[in-house]
Amino acid sequence: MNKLQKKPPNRTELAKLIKDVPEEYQQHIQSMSLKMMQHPAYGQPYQWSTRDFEMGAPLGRGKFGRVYLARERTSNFIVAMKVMFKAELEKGNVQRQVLREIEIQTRLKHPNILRLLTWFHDDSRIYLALEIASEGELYKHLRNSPQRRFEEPRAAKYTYQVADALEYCHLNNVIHRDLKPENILLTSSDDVKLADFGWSAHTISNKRKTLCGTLDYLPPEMVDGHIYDHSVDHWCLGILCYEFLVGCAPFESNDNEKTYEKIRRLEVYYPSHMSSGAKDLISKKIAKISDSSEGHTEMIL
Ligand SMILES: Nc1ncnc2c1ncn2[C@@H]1O[C@H](COP(=O)(O)OP(=O)(O)OP(=O)(O)O)[C@@H](O)[C@H]1O
Repeated sequence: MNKLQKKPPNRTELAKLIKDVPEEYQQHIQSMSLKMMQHPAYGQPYQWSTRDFEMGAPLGRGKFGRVYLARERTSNFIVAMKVMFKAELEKGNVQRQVLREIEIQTRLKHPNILRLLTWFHDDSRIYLALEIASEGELYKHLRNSPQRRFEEPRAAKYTYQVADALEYCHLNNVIHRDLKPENILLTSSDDVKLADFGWSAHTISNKRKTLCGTLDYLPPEMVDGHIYDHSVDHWCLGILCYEFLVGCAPFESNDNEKTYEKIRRLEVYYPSHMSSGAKDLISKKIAKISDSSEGHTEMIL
């Protein structure tokens, strides 16, 4: 029997799904939704495999993954398929990181967090079917902007969306720990999607002590090896907002020692073009974590 005839579509559910879709797209979305609802995977366990997808053009590559445009054959739904070789993951000793990324990203459902729609593997590869963010890395857009920075309304919109995504993560006991423009993707509707949860962590005790993240984005508590909690993401949000508005991170320097020193001394230069509102927000975020979250900096490794 044709698998499309297996289940009758639920018309009420379908009407609900398309109710906010602009009129010009309604027919297209309705026909795609119908196909999705009739798919054997809809609402029940299903073993996805490469047979379900037609692979297309490459979208980019990272240290361990190559990402391709892919089309789900039954519904025509487009995804970004990240393909990783198991042998490469083993060689790089990052299997745990990938598993953490899969586990955490499957659970998180927020409009500004990149959805991991499904994943599967074969003998040699792991496949992650990710929501598509067709404008790619936010970093690229920042670098291509005049003076390599965003105008304040644009910076404010992105900062707000990232803050909303982080609040959701924290409410779900997840710390991202590696926030930077390279780990944020942009959609065709100019909305940001927080990605790359490889360094993120579940916070059971609410206090972590692993040194991770990018040097320019390290808060003083991590530089000094103190225990920290989700306030590390607040710090990084301040650095991110600064980079959006200035074009570089506040503690950037050619020499790692100098960067560490600037971070310890909280030496931030605010250019004159920055509004007082932005300065106020950033200075509240780039503050000693001990000032904003009681007592965590007292615990030394
Ligand atoms: N969901 C997506 N939609 C569109 N493009 C994507 C998507 N995910 C990744 N890409 C593109 O593929 C590139 C590689 O992504 P990938 O997640 O493998 O690596 P990364 O996390 O950026 O790098 P690294 O492995 O070094 O951390 C990205 O820089 C981006 O341009």
